[in-house]
Amino acid sequence: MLKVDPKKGYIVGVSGGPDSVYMLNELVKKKIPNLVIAHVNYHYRDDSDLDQQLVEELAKKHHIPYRILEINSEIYKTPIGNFEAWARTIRYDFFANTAKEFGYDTVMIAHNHNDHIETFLLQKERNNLVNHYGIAPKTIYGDFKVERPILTLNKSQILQRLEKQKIPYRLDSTNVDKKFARNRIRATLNEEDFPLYDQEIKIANQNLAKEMKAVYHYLKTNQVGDTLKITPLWTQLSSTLKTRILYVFLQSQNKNPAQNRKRSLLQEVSRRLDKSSKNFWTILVDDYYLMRDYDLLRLIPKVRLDPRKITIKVDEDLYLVEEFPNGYELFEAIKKDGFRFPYTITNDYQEFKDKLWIGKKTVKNYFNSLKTPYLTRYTNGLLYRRGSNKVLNQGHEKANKQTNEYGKIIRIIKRGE
Ligand SMILES: Nc1ncnc2c1ncn2[C@@H]1O[C@H](COP(=O)(O)OP(=O)(O)OP(=O)(O)O)[C@@H](O)[C@H]1O
Repeated sequence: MLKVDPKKGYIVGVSGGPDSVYMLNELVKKKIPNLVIAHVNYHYRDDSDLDQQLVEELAKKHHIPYRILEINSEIYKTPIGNFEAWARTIRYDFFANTAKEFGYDTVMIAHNHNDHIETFLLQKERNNLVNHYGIAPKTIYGDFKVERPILTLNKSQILQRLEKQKIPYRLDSTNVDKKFARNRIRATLNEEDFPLYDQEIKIANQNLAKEMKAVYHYLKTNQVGDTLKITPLWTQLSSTLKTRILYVFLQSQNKNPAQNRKRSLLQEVSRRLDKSSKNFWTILVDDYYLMRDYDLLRLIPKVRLDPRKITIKVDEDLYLVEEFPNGYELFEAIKKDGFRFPYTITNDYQEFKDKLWIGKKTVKNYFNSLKTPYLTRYTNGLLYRRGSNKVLNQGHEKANKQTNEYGKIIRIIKRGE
C-alpha cells in the first residue's frame, strides 16, 4: 500500500466492491483520522441499493462521515452515449465537490494491479495516444489529487486478504458492465505474467518520457498560444514525434478529440503538413478549425471564420465595422470615400477572392503577392459599394487595437453628439 499521510484528510471512493472495501479497511487499520467516504448509487442495476447499504454500514461501523450521490433512474430513459465516461465524470465531480465541502484536496481510488495491466494492454491493442502507460498512481482532476494506494496489489491478493479477515463486500458492480474488450483481456490474463508486463510498462513509460522531452523542446520554441510554427526541421522529425507534438499542442489548448478519432486526425494533419506545396487548408474538428496558414498551424474557433456580409446604409450603421478585426481600417476607408452610402462589408474570402479587385489585382492575387496570412483573409472585412467590384480598403492589415477607440467615435457619430 502506498504511503498515506495521517495528517491529511482524504475522500475515499467506495463502491462496495472488493477493491474499495479492502482499501477502506486498510486505511481504518492504519488509523488515518480524517477520512470521508463517497459513494455513487447510479441506480443502474436493481441491486445497487444493496451496495449503498453496505457502504453506509461500513461508514457507521467505523464512525467515518460519508456522502452518497443517488442518480435518478429516470435518466436512463434517454440513451447515454458513452456510459463509462459519463459515469466517471459524475463520480469524479461528486468526489471533487465532497473534497471541497470538507476542505480536503485528495481522493483515494481503489484501482489494483490487474486494472493497471489491463489498461496497458488495452492501450497497446488500440494504439492509443496516452500521457502515461497503464494507470498512474497519482493524477490530477481539476483542483484535486487522485491517489491510488493499492495499485501494486493483485486482485487475487485483495480477495485472499478479504477472505482471511472475513470482510464482506459486494460483487464489484462497476465491473459487471465493463466493456467487452476489457473483459476479453481480463479473461486471458495470468497474474504470473505481471512482472513481465511491469517491465514492459516501465520501458514504455521511459520511452514516452524521452519522447516528451523532444516534444517540449519543439513546442518551447515554436508554440505561441493557439499557434504552432512548422519549421523546416519538421519534415525531419519521426512520424511518432510529429503526431505527439500535435497531440500535446491540441491538449495544451484543451482540445482533445475523442480517443478513437485522435490518431487518425493527427496522422491526417501530419500528412497534410508534409505536403509543403499547400499553404492553406482547414480541418473542422468539433467546434474549431485546424488551419494551415503558410508555416503556421492555427486553432481557430469555428464562429470566428463564419462568413458574414453586412450592409452599411446610414451613419447609424457605422458601428457595424466593429464586427471585423480591421474595423478601424474599414471606418477610415469609408471616411476617405466620403460616406457615400450604402457600403457592403464581407469576410467571405472564398466567395469574393476572384470577384473583387484591390487595385489592379483580384483579391486573391493581391493577397498572394503580399503573402497575407489566411486567418487575416478569412476574418478581415472587405469594403465595396454595391454594383462595384472595387475594394475600397486594403484588407491585409492586422487586427487593430484602435478599433475600439474608433468604435467609440462611431457611436458618438451615431448619437449625433
Ligand atoms: N459508484 C462508486 N462509488 C464510489 N466510488 C466508486 C464507484 N465506482 C468506482 N469507484 C471508485 O473508483 C475505483 C475504480 O473503479 P472502476 O474500476 O469501476 O473505475 P474505472 O472506470 O476503471 O476508472 P475510473 O476510476 O477512472 O472511473 C473503485 O475501486 C472505487 O474506489
